[in-house]
Amino acid sequence: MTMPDPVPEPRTSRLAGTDVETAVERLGEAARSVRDELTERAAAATGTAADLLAVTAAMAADPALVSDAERRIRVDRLTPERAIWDAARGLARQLEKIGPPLSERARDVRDVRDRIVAELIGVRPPGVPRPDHPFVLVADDLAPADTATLDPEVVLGVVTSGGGPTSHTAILARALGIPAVVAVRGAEQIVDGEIILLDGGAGVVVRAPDPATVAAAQQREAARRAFDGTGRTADGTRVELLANVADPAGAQAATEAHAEGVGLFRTEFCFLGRSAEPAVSEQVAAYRRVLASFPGRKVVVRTLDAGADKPLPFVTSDGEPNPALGVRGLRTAVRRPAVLDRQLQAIATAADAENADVWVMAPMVSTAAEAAEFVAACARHGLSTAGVMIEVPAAALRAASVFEHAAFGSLGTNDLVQYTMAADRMLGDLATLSTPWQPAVLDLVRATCDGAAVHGRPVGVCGEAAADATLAPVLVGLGVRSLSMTPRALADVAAVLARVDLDECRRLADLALAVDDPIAARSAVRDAIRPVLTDLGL
Ligand SMILES: C=C(OP(=O)(O)O)C(=O)O
Ligand SMILES: [Mg+2]
Repeated sequence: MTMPDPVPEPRTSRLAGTDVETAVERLGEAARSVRDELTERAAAATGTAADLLAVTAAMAADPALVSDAERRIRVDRLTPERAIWDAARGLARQLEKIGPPLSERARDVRDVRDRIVAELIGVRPPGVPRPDHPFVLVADDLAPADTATLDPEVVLGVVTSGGGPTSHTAILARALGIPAVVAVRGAEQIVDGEIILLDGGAGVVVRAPDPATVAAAQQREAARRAFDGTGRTADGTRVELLANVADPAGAQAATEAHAEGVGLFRTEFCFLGRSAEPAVSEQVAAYRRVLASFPGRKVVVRTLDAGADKPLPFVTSDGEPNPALGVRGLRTAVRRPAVLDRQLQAIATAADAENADVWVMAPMVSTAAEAAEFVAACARHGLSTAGVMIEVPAAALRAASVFEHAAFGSLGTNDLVQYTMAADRMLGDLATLSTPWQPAVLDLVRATCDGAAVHGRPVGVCGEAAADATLAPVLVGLGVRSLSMTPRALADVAAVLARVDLDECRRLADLALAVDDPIAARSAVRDAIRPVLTDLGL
């Protein structure tokens, strides 16, 4: 199914006097029906989705909005759809003037407005469609908040024409276990009801597939390998294979896939769309729900990575000219140190209450001083295993200094690629630049591992690169000893690693670094392990 078109702005036309009361009644009915539908959906949802829906339902029931629209029908004799449009505009502007956190509600006001107008004029409501059968969702792109509300039981896959492979739409969908293929040329031509074949692993979408293609895909799916829960190379070198999770549902998908633990818990996804900082008690509850799935196992909790395409109004500010280079991740703690402090307190409390082996790391660390400050902040809360994400080239280049302080490092290759290549990770058009196969990026992976080795610190990868089964042995050859990925990728990565020994991994890394071109690097590695890949059908 495709995402509906935006709801059109209604024309300003005047009612005949006799139609006024009917119009008021129609408006009331439409508002009630929108409120009831959202309330019902909120009750059926959990976590972030439930919170987002409950906020919008409350807005639909808000008398300020509806009574202002009624007044406009009675006084200005506007049609109900135009009246609610104008009323919403007035309310949204007032909220925006007040500033955060209330200004954040302006988006909800517009969402409710669109839903009521859609109900009144009989078009599809905005947002993710809700047919009563499972479907593949096709969209230009999805907001993180829309993606967070996808139900994996109903949404079988996501295809977008926009976004890059490491955009948060793709990441969030995969964290929910939903196969996603993004930046698909021609996706906008797919129509409602059309049959498509989507292979998330291979990144392929086939329109009107013939029976033989469908049968082959079904066979591949049936032959999916299972991961036995311990990652290692052929000579027994341990490579921890972990999962990236965003919420308790993701934690369950991770345990079902036998992940050894969690290499990246993206805490900001627990609170997307929220304008106010969640209370410590709420944070503790959210973190405990994830930690509870991993008794005795490692869970790397990342502190809020707010900013750029993941705005959290209680720590980020709108209007930066260049948000990816702005105040995001750990940088938000300079202006709002108490938010980080309360999060660390919540993580420490959750860690005490559960039995997971909790590690904590900060996103967007650029300097050794930042690493030192973060580690000290963690220590004040008794969090002794404190590390950093390496996703800014400066931190990779000065890794030996950073790892004087950080107990471990986790390479965020999505951002590391973006900042190394100066290529926005959201732009599918820059796909040739935006790949972790870029030798410059691999140089920085090596520099990070070498710097960490000076202090005996472990380095992992938690960006999407970790899910690339061909790249995995190269990363291991460069010195990486844990890979954290979407649970669906674990089996393929484990299978490849089990077939190559550490020396071979080192040779593959040298091969990849010997050329200047990412496609040539990938081909060289694939050629070198061709029999393994062919055997595994990769
Ligand atoms: C893992 C990463 O973090 P995020 O994708 O959430 O920015 C990364 O940048 O690679
Ligand atoms: Mg990142």
